[in-house]
Amino acid sequence: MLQDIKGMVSDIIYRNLENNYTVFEILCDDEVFTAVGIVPDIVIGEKVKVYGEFYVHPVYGQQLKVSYLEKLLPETKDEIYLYLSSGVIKGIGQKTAKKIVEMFGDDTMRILQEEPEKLLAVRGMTPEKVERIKNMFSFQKFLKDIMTIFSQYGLSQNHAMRLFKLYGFSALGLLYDNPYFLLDVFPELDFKKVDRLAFDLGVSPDDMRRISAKIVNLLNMGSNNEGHICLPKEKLILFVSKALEQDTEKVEEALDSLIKAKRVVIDTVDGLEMVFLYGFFECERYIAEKIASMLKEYDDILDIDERISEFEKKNSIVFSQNQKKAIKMALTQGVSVITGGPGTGKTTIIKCIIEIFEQEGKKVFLCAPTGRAAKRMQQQCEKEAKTIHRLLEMTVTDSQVFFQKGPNNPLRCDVIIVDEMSMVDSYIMYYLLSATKDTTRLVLVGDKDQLPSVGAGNILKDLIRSDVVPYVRLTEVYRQSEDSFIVLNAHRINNGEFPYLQKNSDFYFIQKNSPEEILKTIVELVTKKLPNYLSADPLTDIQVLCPSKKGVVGMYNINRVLQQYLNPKDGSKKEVVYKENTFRVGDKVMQIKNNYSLEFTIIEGEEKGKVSTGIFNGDIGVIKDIDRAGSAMEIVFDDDKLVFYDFSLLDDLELSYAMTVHKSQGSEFRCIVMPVVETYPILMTRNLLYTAVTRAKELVVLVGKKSALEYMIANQKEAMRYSALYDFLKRKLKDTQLQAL
Ligand SMILES: Nc1ncnc2c1ncn2[C@@H]1O[C@H](COP(=O)(O)OP(=O)(O)OP(=O)(O)O)[C@@H](O)[C@H]1O
Repeated sequence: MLQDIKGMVSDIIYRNLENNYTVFEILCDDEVFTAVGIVPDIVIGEKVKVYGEFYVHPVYGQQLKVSYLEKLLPETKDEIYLYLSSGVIKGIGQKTAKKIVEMFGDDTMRILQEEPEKLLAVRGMTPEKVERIKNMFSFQKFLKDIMTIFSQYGLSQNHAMRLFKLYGFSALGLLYDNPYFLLDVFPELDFKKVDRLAFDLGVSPDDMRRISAKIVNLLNMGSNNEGHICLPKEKLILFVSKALEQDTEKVEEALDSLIKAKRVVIDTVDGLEMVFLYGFFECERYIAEKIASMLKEYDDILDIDERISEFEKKNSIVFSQNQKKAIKMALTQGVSVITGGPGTGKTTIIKCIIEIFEQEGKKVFLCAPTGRAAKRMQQQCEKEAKTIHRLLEMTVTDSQVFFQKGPNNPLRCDVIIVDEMSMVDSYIMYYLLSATKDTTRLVLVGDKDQLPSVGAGNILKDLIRSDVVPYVRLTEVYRQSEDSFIVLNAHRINNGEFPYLQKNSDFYFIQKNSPEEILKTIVELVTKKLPNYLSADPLTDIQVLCPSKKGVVGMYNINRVLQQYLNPKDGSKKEVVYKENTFRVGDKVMQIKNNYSLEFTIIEGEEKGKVSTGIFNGDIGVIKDIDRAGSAMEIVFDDDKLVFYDFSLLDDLELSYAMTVHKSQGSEFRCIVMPVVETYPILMTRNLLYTAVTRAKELVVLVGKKSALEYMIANQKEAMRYSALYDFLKRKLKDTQLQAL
């Protein structure tokens, strides 16, 4: 239940200067309350009114979770003195505060707000200090005014403060002028909330700004939630027209104005008119152009066949014709794509390519889209591999990401090999290419049948589909021991065939019908049977993968239950409750959002002691300690990165005894266990199942209904992703051919 409390800030226990998350105490009628939340700058001694909800924290007891804090001005002489001497105004200490109160008495507050110039009569006051006083009151008034508006529409104080940081006092004017500008600044805001605010401010339903904002909002949502680069014009117009109850002509008019303002672009993709946000259009157009400019044949490496033979002899293998074709292609083409399922020889081919390039004295860089994929590539190729972000020397200033490497400071190498290309999105591909010289060879390796990238775009599939970039598809499977079914079954699933399910093999299925039975079986497997059977650590070696997040066998519930078994509550283990999650020392956790500025220290290996930044979506860690006073926990990510993880970031952290299949992309585990039940059809797809089983190195255990498994294998429907790269590439090739005529 929401409550409000009026009182004085009596202590500030913690404040995160980056995001204003604050833990503080409020004195109210001789009682002290602990309050937490994202609030404006406060100082001890200030009078405040806080709105929020009480909850009982298992360690810290009762706390008020603040959703809105209003600063109250002091009223009595004593209060004014306390307020002024608290340091709230820089440059005014106890002495000056006393002199001010003595001079103006009960009229002090009015003088401060309305006639601050009169303060110059006080000894020690300067015009600069008077200016500061004016600014502080203006800010408080601004915050009060904007929060009066924001709180009515369910918009947060955090957004209000961020708005002030960006636009200062002009924010309110901008808001009155066009409330929809809020969506430009914070695309994550709910359109409906801003729309209601706009309506109350008198914006008419057919206002062009409203219709334009909805168009941009839909394009943003399409890319954030479903990975679309663009949306079909006709569908978009109909949707907006229906959602806002406006004529389609009006929507077209708004679209035209957005085009004129260079906020959106319309282009034809595969014969269909598509609407793009300008940034995404530029990304895909640039990728197509850059790739086209890199597409050339090189003949500088001689005796390729002999070199390949040498590698074969040294490694006691014989490459298939197709594999040789892939190697030759990578050595001679400016851009090439190698795709194939598990065990088809992608890594072996990469090794051969590196060896031959390096024999020629060429500098080769290896990279992959995630930390874990880069680590794996480095281990397998025995050569340094970096994440693409790190290769591009990412830096973060004021929460803005910059890449040191770019067109003016390109990557100085002859060859770049990118692994796990299926996870590369349009945005990062754009930056990688903009830092790549036209004369650098690019070898892109991945499995096109895996789930697509989390970010917008369909890069790997589009490159293949365009038929413009040379590519080889590896189909023959080599990693296949007599008694292993994992790779064999992965390929069977990918071909739409039912997997071989044999008892005592490394791929088995346990039939259970109800979600409750499935959950019980998974718990038994993960906590008892599999650790014994595999001599495995349930935390690091066994991973539960879930198609969905919700439900009895969804990721959230399995995590809660497995935590009770694998890391139960125990008086000696520190823990912190955050929303529905309890995080406890010893828990396995996952970062679920890229945080480019999060600092870590390497605690193992050659780079021990090195400090760097960036913990990414999908990185797994273990909680090592929880520091209540510091409102932070120590987490070791990827076995070697120690992070002091502030409580204010906990929205970005999840338990990871179970994770979604989407989040498991690019990782491998000794054993995976997956519930197979009826859920949303979009999550019961062949490529989701294929992605899940290809994560396992030693054992796959599927628990659930055969009918659900059959459904998944038959369901080839992949979530539709609108992108343009393949079409842009085809067009680029046509243009080049025409020019050559
Ligand atoms: N032509 C070949 N003849 C014999 N063995 C091969 C051949 N090509 C690859 N292999 C072997 O097959 C196994 C799988 O190859 P590799 O690891 O290169 O495949 P991959 O496509 O990278 O697999 P994954 O994607 O699962 O990592 C390796 O043990 C490798 O030595």
